[in-house]
Amino acid sequence: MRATTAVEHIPTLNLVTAGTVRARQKSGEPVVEVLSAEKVFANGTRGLDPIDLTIRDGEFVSLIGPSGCGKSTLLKLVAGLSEPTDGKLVWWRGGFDQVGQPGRQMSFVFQDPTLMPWSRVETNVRLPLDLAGKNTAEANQRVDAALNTVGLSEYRRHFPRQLSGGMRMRASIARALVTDPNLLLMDEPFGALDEFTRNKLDSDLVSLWWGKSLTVIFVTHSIYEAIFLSTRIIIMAARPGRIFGEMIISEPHPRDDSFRTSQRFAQLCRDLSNMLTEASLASTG
Ligand SMILES: Nc1ncnc2c1ncn2[C@@H]1O[C@H](COP(=O)(O)OP(=O)(O)OP(=O)(O)O)[C@@H](O)[C@H]1O
Repeated sequence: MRATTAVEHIPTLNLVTAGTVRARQKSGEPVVEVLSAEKVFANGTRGLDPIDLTIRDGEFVSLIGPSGCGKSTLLKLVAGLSEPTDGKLVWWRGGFDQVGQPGRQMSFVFQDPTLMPWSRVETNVRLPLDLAGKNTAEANQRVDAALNTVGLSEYRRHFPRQLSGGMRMRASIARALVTDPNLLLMDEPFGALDEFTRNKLDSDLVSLWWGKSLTVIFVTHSIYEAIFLSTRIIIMAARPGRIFGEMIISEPHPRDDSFRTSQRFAQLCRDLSNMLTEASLASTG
């Protein structure tokens, strides 16, 4: 039997319509502190020069920079998937054991949705809860809520092959949300999607962040995406990977399509583009 692919249908995140859901208070407390952390790989490659960076509660921080500047390496340090060669990281003012404590959940969304092809959407979304041994009643409620948030409730019995690329990414986001994270790490999650779908998911993500009191660290190559989403953009340079500069995007939230077409947006894109050109020159010089 041929699988149905729902390419035309792009559901909407059900979480926030401007003005209907109030954002929880964001404390501005440090969530992650990167303290002179550097990374030298086993083969001698210097992935990151010492990095100092504090991410505060409620921020949406994007990492952008030329290929090889260490964006993913930095994100992996924050995720605890890799350890710094020198320096250290602090999570919620403590060690990595703080992660997973109440109010201190962390989730990761990769560029590839990495869904299990043999399992239905709802089973994929439930996976982190199964691994954590959560009881079925609570797990069911959380899966329902996560699927509803990403607009996939009616596709819960579908297999990944029956979904469009954007919907697969929504399923991946639902799987990250099912543990009710406070810190969401995203490594170029929408890079493989067409521009229309990407814009839609960006709009939904910014609503999600705004409504759920999330702190987000987001890796991207897209100037437009970084400007649209972020409260702060970290610009990195390569060889070795390092922080080159930062830009604060103070445009108020929630942001919508009118921001994308505004003069202000165009100006911010030009400014970021100029900084990236400088970062690229510093990377090859
Ligand atoms: N496991 C590894 N072993 C050796 N070198 C590595 C390893 N992982 C990354 N590197 C190197 O560290 C540097 C930073 O890589 P990283 O993947 O973090 O960059 P990036 O900014 O995410 O790149 P891109 O934008 O192309 O995804 C690069 O020079 C890369 O080749």
